[in-house]
Amino acid sequence: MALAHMEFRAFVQALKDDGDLVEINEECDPNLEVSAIIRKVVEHDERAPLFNNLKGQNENGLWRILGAPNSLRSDQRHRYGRLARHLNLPPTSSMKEILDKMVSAKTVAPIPPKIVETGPCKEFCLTPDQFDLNQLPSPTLHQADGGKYVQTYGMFIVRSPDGKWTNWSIARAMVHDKNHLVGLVMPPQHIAVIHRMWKEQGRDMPYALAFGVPPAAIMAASMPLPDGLTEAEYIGSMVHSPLELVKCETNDLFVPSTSEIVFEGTCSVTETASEGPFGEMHGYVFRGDSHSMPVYTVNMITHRKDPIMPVSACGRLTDETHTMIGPLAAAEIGYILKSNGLPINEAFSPFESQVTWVALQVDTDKLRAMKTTAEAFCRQVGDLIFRGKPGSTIHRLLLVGDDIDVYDFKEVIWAFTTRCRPVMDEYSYEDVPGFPLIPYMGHGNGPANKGGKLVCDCLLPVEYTTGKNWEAADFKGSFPPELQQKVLDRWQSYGF
Ligand SMILES: O=C(O)/C=C/c1c(F)c(F)c(F)c(F)c1F
Repeated sequence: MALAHMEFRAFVQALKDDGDLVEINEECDPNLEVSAIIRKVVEHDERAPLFNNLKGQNENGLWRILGAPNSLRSDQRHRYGRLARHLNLPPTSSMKEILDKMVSAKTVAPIPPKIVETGPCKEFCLTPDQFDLNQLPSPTLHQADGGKYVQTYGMFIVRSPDGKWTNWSIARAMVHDKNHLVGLVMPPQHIAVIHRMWKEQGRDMPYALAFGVPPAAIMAASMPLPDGLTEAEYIGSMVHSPLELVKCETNDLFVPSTSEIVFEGTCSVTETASEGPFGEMHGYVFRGDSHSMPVYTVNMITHRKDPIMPVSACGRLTDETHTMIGPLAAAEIGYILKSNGLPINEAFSPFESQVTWVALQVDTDKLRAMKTTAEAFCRQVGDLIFRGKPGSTIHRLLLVGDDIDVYDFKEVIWAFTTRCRPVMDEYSYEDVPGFPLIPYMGHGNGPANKGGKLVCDCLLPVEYTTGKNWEAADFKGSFPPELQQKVLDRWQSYGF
């Protein structure tokens, strides 16, 4: 068996070996019971549930479900262990080490994927007369959802009509009927950009939807990488080995050869159906919140024996939409700012902001050397980020000083509440694309798709000119180091 980051089944084994898996062998109902268990798991950072026995499973085990594939562990020393296992990093890795690994591929030569003749994903092959998506264990994730969201952690593979750009991404989709899905295709997502290219040619868009792909691939697929970049090469360079891909049966797209399950077909550029409502990443299901979205025809299902369908039952903290979308957007945002010569050390999206904020740690020595003003600097940051795709889901950028650890929300919120004067130190953006899924946007007072963004300057004026002129009134900031050490050494003998 391959390594965990290169084969989903090896990843599940790695979770088991880590004691991070609960195998549930009693029959569970994919209609809400499975998701209720997953929700309780992710709201308490519990071990990942593997449902081996589901109502509707067929004679070849199609399919089992792994819930909470990339959520958090309760043991603080291994908090991001599941994310680390996606990337072949030690389970004790910090979020910084995980995000640095994701960005590392940008500066090494891409390693093209390796095409193989066949693979485990081809063990079984079903034509439409041999399956019914409503009979298979397609899960209903929230009682108010508009359908069975079978696709929450699979990877869509689509390619531009000229064949030059293959895009891998996660985009949700629900069962429409026995062999059709309807999925959210929303600009500025690349799947929407490529769908429009096919629409302009009046041709339905071929797609593949691969479930249980190499974990490193699903991480890259969740990162807002530049237009035109082919994820397969990016992943190759990230893990320093070529991904093995195999050709689909019914179109010319390629899927990871060890995928657990593959749906193949075409996405209509004319036919739409009602999609949603859905319990979304900000924690709400709005009744009646459905929209016309493209219909996907499933022309074939191929799969491994007893295949495992990964499911992200998203909503309130903390699930894959928080551990992946926010932090990976932050990583891309940090990379863009550094590449443009701005003095940014770190970038992170705090879970407590429901990943709508990104906190940016500024190198204030370099900032002072810029001899800039707060307004000029904040506008420079906002213009670079809020007018680009990687910032599309982020509505607040917080600029904080070198003394603030952006991965620690207690630090971030202390700086925000004490150093950023409301209104005067905030720079608004009303003329940029907004993220309609945030409730104050899609269900708020203003336009759903435009504006509502701020750059919040949490740097005090002295940090732009002569540097910090304060000491933190806390243990580390207000006592000589030798006294701190004496207190730490004697802590137990004091009686604590
Ligand atoms: O369905 C959900 O809960 C989230 C959908 C979603 C997303 F997570 C993103 F990161 C996007 F950029 C986006 F456009 C989306 F529509």
